[in-house]
Amino acid sequence: MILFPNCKINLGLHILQKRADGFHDLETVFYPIAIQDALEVIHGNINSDIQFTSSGIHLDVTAADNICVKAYQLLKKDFPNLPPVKMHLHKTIPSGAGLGGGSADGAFTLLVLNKKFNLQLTEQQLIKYALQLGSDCPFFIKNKPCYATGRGENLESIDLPLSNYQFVIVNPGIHINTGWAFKQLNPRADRTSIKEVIQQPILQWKEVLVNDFEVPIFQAYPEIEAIQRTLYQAGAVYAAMSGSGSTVFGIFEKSKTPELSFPEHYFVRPVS
Ligand SMILES: C[C@@](CO)(OP(=O)(O)O)[C@H](O)COP(=O)(O)OP(=O)(O)OC[C@H]1O[C@@H](n2ccc(N)nc2=O)[C@H](O)[C@@H]1O
Ligand SMILES: Nc1ncnc2c1ncn2[C@@H]1O[C@H](COP(=O)(O)OP(=O)(O)O)[C@@H](O)[C@H]1O
Repeated sequence: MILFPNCKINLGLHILQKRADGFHDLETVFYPIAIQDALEVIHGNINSDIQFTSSGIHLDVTAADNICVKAYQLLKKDFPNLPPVKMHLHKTIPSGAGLGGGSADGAFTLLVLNKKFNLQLTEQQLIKYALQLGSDCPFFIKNKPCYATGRGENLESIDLPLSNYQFVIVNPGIHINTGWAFKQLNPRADRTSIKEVIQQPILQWKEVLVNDFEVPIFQAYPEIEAIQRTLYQAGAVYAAMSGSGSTVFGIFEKSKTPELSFPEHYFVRPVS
């Protein structure tokens, strides 16, 4: 069975408060983006639970620490009869990029194992397992535009009128550590909710829709802020950083193809 885990962007991101468990409560709108890894799962060898290989973009983790392996082991604890598998991941989504690519791989592993081995887990049960893998993982179980709260596990589908727009995704190859990024913030819970803000016309988002990570990350990495400037100069109706960075996306009218020039090593993808 082969699946294609996609990535996400955050349309607005408020960090509301630090919690007793060390995580932060946040609110955001998750929006799926069609840049994909490829994940194949087939029956494995009875001598080992899981054989994992990967190709494509090199990751800074061993096979044992890959989130796909962790997802298999998480289910194996509760389903001891889960058959052995061989898993191959081809990685094209930039990692540590605010695109949730690793989280998508983890969530899709849960989905594929549930389907292939008929575990009969419901969406809510899968979301609970996904949250044990990472805060961004539950979204990928739904994988539709969602307003999210908590750590990202309370998910409400929303309609966004974006069919006349295209996205350009730009990653400068800077790896941001999410835990470090959270430590740079001063949480605030006293603002108009993103759920309300996102209902305003897209042409107003530039003034009202904020990602809290932009201030500290733009300060530490001016080249990331420069991407946002370039996207606005090229005619973006909205441009912002996704998650804790370093990816910046621009939203453009579909009828206007933007002319963009970035350094050669940047990852630049138009997505409609
Ligand atoms: C900021 C967001 C916004 O969508 O995305 P990314 O930029 O990572 O894609 C997410 O909340 C990131 O989720 P994820 O990348 O899964 O983070 P996790 O593995 O759960 O946590 C990594 C570390 O970030 C901090 N963390 C994460 C989520 C959260 N709600 N509060 C936190 O304080 C914790 O220090 C934690 O140890
Ligand atoms: N399959 C995977 N793909 C990407 N990163 C992974 C994977 N498995 C584990 N990781 C770890 O997760 C970290 C960041 O994950 P990722 O979701 O790509 O970043 P972000 O949350 O910033 O979008 C990586 O630096 C890596 O150490």
